[in-house]
Amino acid sequence: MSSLLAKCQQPDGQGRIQHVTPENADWRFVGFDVYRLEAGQTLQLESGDKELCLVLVAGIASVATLRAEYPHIGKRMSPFERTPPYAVYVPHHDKINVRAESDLELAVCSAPGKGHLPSRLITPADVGVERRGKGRNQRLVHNILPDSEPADSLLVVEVYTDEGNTSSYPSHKHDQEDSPDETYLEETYYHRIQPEQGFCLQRVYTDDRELDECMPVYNRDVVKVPRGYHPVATLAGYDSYYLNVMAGPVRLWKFTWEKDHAWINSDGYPAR
Ligand SMILES: O=C(O)C[C@@H](O)[C@H](O)C(=O)CO
Repeated sequence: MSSLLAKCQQPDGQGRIQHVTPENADWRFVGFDVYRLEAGQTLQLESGDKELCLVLVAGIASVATLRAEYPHIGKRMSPFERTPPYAVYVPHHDKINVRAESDLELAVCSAPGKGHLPSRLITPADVGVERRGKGRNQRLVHNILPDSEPADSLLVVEVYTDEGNTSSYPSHKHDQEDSPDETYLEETYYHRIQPEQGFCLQRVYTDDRELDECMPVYNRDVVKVPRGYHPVATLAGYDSYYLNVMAGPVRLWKFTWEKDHAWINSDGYPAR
């Protein structure tokens, strides 16, 4: 199995089913955890030297930080309701208490924190909704924490791809540290599939094919993208949702299309 694929685990004592750290991913910036809590369960977290973005993938929760309370937030009970989520931004050196008010699927996105931002609630109304692409490359995007909103390192976005379509496509990459045209951003994909026995395919590859992996991705798996292109393709009968976390030394999403496939963005597609 590819080292870029983190299979969904049985919940540990805290309800954690995914645990990606800079150490176990062998990179520098992005961390990503997912917890599944039953109604009434609580979870205590400390941000340490990271900033966090808690995304309520599904369910209702009350969240408290050292200086703020966000009681009874959340609305959608499944990401496939396709409404933007509630999220909470938490700066470094904070403490968080989460109480699940219903069954809860909570993503904890993390990256180096350094600033002086207060914690804040991100409501569905704060989330930018965007439709991208055409033909079989259409997708729905929820910009939860884009580079136009304040944070130290984190970028967070969720994407819907209907059955038989592609997304994160035409292939693009963001792995250059010094380029003015492209930024270095590590990225995680937390995949959900509906119906949940399905799968999608994700390829991660570089121009020289030094890295070239194509993975079958099942419900609640994570794909790590340390570099290279990273398109996703869905199969008939199965819709896809994924939550992306990106971070790097510069908090800017600038990417380069793979030349061979950039025409998918042009008037030449769809060609009938
Ligand atoms: O537009 C999409 O299909 C989503 C991607 O841009 C995804 O968020 C990503 O790859 C970010 O680099």
